[in-house]
Amino acid sequence: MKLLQCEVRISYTNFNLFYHYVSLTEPLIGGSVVSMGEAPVFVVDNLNGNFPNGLHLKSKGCETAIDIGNKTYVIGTSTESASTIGIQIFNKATSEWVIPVVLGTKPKPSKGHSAIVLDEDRILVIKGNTISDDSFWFLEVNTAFVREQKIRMATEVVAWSKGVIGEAAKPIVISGPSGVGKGTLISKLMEEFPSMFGFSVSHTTRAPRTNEQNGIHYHFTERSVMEKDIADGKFLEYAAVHGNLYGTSIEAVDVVADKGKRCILDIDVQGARSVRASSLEAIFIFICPPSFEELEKRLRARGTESEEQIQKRLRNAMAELEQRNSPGLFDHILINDDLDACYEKLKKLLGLADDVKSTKESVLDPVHVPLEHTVSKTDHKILINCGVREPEKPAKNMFVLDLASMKGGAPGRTRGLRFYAIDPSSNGIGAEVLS
Ligand SMILES: Nc1ncnc2c1ncn2[C@@H]1O[C@H](COP(=O)(O)OP(=O)(O)OP(=O)(O)O)[C@@H](O)[C@H]1O
Ligand SMILES: Nc1nc2c(ncn2[C@@H]2O[C@H](COP(=O)(O)O)[C@@H](O)[C@H]2O)c(=O)[nH]1
Repeated sequence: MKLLQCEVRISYTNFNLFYHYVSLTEPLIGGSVVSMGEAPVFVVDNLNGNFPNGLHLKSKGCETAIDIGNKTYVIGTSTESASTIGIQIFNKATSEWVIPVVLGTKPKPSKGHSAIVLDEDRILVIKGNTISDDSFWFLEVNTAFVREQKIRMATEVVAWSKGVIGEAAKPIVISGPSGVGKGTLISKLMEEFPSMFGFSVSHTTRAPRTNEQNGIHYHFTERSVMEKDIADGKFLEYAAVHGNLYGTSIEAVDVVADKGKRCILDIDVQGARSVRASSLEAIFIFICPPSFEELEKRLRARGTESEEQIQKRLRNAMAELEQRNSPGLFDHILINDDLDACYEKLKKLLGLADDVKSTKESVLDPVHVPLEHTVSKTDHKILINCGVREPEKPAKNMFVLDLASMKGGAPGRTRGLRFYAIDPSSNGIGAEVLS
């Protein structure tokens, strides 16, 4: 077993790091583990001459510095009033500081955090003094998504992805021509399983219909605003549909995952294709009308579109229907003839038997991760030591964060984490699961 255990205290004077290794059987791969004992004060004013373009970085909060390749990622809350944990990058090759574009939902600051390199692509940040469902965050610095965004934006980019403990079920993408009944089926699912599913509220530039509420059915937005947000990398996918812009923001998906619910996306085929190409692992379902005539009948009966819009939507439906058998795009095709029959089939393929009225797929007891902790890494396991165990007390002070089944990542959550307490007196990490 490759057990790496170390502790790094940071003394930030002239950017000198003082590393104190408690025990180290193998050098860390370009990384550092930071103890939470004393919140380090990081003063980078002393880095004379490293501020091109007059850039001066001032930091006095709790920060950690992590090396990957020739870059040092400084992760931390630079001011007390900061609403999220900030990122600064020091490029050792050019001796320059860079403030990267930071994508994804950013973690709110806690009183302190530890950080450890997982591989060349990501850093695990553990927020101290938090409950475990807000403790684990991944800072992606070179994943496929981040590399893509770096090219697209021609600048330095990093992305946050929140860690989710447990086997959160995959999001569901529902696609199909306008008027086929996607919204109707989704409403039925949300009504029957309100605590299991959450709807990804899309952005659109189309005008609201009379019964539609902003923030519930859509985020209705101006084209220029949406285009800027797209350029800023805030969208998981977007497409021009029937003459308007529609898109799923990363936040829309994250908001649902944060509630512990399974996300449902109602998007067109172009959007489904983009999500398929992204790192969001989902189930893709195409809803098909029993006939083209029936589709037209439903669109007209809904009475929400002008004749011109109906014609446009029907033309686009032809193309969408042709793509339903596109190799590798949809996992399931459902024909929505009789609504109730189709709904039953949908439930069946989602593994929802008649008697399931579940509230949550897996409820794990949240654990308090204290401010004071040290972390070490062995293979896929992160050992979190939360202090000295008191005799006579079955204190759970050693925890394992198991990343072996980790899935997903930015844009979106990193799912499939296992988190459990271990008894250090037993024979080896993870030998005895206490919770
Ligand atoms: N199986 C069905 N049989 C008859 N009518 C249906 C059926 N399913 C849905 N409808 C009706 O068809 C109309 C269109 O349905 P819905 O609005 O759910 O379609 P949609 O696919 O979400 O459309 P859009 O993509 O434009 O949002 C609605 O009036 C709905 O009540
Ligand atoms: N690519 C995306 N398509 C979306 C999104 N939200 C909705 N849609 C699709 O647009 C059409 C028209 O919807 P309507 O509400 O104007 O009738 C429909 O097929 C939806 O599936 C999105 O975020 N991205």
